[in-house]
Amino acid sequence: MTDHRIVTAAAHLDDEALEASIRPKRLAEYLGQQAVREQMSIYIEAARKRGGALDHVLIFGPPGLGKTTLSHVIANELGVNVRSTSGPVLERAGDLAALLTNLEAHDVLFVDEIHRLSPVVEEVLYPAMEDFQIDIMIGEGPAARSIKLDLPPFTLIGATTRAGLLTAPLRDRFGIVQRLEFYTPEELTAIVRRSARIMGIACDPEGAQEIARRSRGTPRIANRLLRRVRDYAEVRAEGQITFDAARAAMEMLKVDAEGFDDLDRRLLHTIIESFDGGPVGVESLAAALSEDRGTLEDVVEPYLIQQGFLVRTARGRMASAKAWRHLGLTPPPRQPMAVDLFAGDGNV
Ligand SMILES: Nc1ncnc2c1ncn2[C@@H]1O[C@H](COP(=O)(O)OP(=O)(O)OP(=O)(O)O)[C@@H](O)[C@H]1O
Ligand SMILES: [Mg+2]
Repeated sequence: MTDHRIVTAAAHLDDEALEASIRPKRLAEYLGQQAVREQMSIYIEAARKRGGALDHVLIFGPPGLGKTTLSHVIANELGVNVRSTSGPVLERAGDLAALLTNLEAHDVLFVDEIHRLSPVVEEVLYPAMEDFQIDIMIGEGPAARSIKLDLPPFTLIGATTRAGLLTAPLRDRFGIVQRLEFYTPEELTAIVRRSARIMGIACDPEGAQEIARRSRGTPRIANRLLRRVRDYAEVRAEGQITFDAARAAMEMLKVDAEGFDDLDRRLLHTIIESFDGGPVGVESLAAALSEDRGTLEDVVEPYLIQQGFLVRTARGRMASAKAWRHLGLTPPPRQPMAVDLFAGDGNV
């Protein structure tokens, strides 16, 4: 049921060809994430000057914030090839060995969803990352022996929405760790205007701002809302995305002033009405909403938590006073303190 959410940060609703045309290719086009951009530009330049491979990079953050995009930007800036794969796709050690042995010096190997690597594949990765070597088994049974193969120096870029699920030995092998943050409305406005320009859509600054404000800090959602608002504007507003057109389109899409859709509101309503405001365990919440627990944790909750509508405590989720008010309800007089006991566990 989450599949139809316009504000979902998941990628499956997107038009791939269009996505490719608006996806930034260089660091200068990668808007926002200033600290990450500054650091990466220094590391990239240093690697280029040394004539070596960039250190391995781990990028983590909620869906749609630009992890895949940044990986490709890094490879472009380094002027090297990028090979892409993902944790669940690499089933056997040999799958990874085949990829690694085909790399050229300084290439980037991009592993998406790196928290989902199987333990046997991860074992192969350790010496590959550390010493640019792999051990491969030749033959079977008593005659089997392992031989070491040298690899060209390469850069592994791992991306994950769940840094907390990475094993310690794997995490320790990344020299550079970057956490992507939700974007500010100003940064998203710039992203919407850039995308509109590339797509050849007339978009007023106020129209762009209105789309940005409702995009949950997420470029993927901003670009998707832009496309839907464009449709609306073409039919109802002579193709011009103005403030009014943007607002009317959002109303039609049932995306509210906070960028919440029905599922967000249902989640907050459920905690408040069925569980007296919480705390409620994520499993009970998922069951009450008929939603998948992983979707709630990865896609729905991070933004609600970051914006202070939802609080994660040791005993479960609670709706904050802000959530009650957003739904037009009066918060109970004694709201327990809004402390996120899990803050800082990296499990975003
Ligand atoms: N910094 C940015 N500046 C401009 N556009 C961006 C930026 N980051 C992401 N985008 C846009 O948002 C879209 C989604 O980004 P991307 O696919 O890289 O997210 P992701 O973090 O890899 O998501 P997932 O967790 O689902 O894999 C991209 O296609 C791109 O157009
Ligand atoms: Mg991605």
